[in-house]
Amino acid sequence: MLRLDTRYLPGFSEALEAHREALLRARESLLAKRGDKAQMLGWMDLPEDTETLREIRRYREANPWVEDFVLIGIGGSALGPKALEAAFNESGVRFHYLDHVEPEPIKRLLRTLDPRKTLVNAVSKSGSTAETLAGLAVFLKWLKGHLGEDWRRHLVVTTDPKEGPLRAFAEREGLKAFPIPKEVGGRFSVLSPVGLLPLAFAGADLDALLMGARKANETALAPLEESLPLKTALLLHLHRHLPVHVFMVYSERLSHLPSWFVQLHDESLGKVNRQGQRVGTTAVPALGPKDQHAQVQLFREGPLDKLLALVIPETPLEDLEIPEVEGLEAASFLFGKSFFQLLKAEAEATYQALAEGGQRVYALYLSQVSPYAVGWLMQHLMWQTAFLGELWGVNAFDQPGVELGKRLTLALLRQEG
Ligand SMILES: O=P(O)(O)OC[C@H]1O[C@H](O)[C@H](O)[C@@H](O)[C@@H]1O
Repeated sequence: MLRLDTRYLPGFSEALEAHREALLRARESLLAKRGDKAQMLGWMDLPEDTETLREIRRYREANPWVEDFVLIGIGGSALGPKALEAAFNESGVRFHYLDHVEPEPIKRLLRTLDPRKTLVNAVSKSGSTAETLAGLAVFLKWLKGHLGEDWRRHLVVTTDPKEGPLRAFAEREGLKAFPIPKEVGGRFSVLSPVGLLPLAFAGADLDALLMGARKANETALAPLEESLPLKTALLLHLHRHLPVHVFMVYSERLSHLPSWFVQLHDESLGKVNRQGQRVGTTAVPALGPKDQHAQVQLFREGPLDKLLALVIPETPLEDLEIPEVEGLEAASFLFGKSFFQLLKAEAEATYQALAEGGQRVYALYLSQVSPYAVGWLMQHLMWQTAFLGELWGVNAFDQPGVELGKRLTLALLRQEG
């Protein structure tokens, strides 16, 4: 269950009414593009794709020997799986992410892994990302060196169904390869094999995850009053003059979720719009309660240039009591209370303190940090982003601004010979 709370933003219901037409128009124009594959709206249909899920499960069952799972991918090819696996790993399979190009940690990882128990998953929508191909090359050499002909069983690819260098390589070598549908972009791909394959190895409840995402689809299409993503899109739209959007999550298990959201929000919406203006707000990741001891001072008394979203779980899956300690009477207010009570009290207190400090803040309550609720939340945020793309007059599904950096990197490498 996902619930929006706007208690500190009076006048929101009136604003919703005042923007009714604009919001419904934004939704209509988004949905009108749905049939056209080039519009990259395939993420809307991923929660319904039970066929791919079955194939992933078969593959997982055929490979019970995996103890270490190395995901080589970056950006949208790593952030989603990382966020969900960290929260819902039930299997004990150890996950390692090669979403960087720093040599020392790569060498350290290679020293610790047993190739016979390691599955490498190279993930890239384009199949041509430099960081990913560099990592793949190193792991390929390592697998071949240790396993000889058996290396193929230890490498699985997730990429475009037809195009790109990684697809061509998988075909040439006869590797197992899962498709990322053409009409699904990287930062919207967490519910494709990009996320589902690693999560199957993590033993996460994929049915519940997809069921939650289907619920988000339902609310996206619901009448305005019940359309959670239209409502949160409006909150961001109303505050678009504030340059910073803090996304603060009160869950250690979801500690990687803010980074996933940052890419989704910033890369989708930070653009030159159809009128030639630069638009977008800067998403800042934050984690409660850790950031109460790092960023909240600024949030509370620094510039009033932010819209803050707090994601707060309402119930724990399991709780833990804080036992009494003799001689530590200073902490007696904690004794007999539970960790979840403490977490909840801190979240609620911060919510109130930020509002009283004059910041614009709302909460998204998650019934529980469960695959169902988090699947709902992530798909909800994708809808929110897509609606904002319509409201701000940008294509939320491209990223022209990252191309120049890639070209310059290649030019530098070529110069160095
Ligand atoms: O999945 P890939 O094609 O390897 O792309 C990985 C990432 O790199 C690109 O530079 C894009 O800016 C990101 O949107 C993308 O998620």
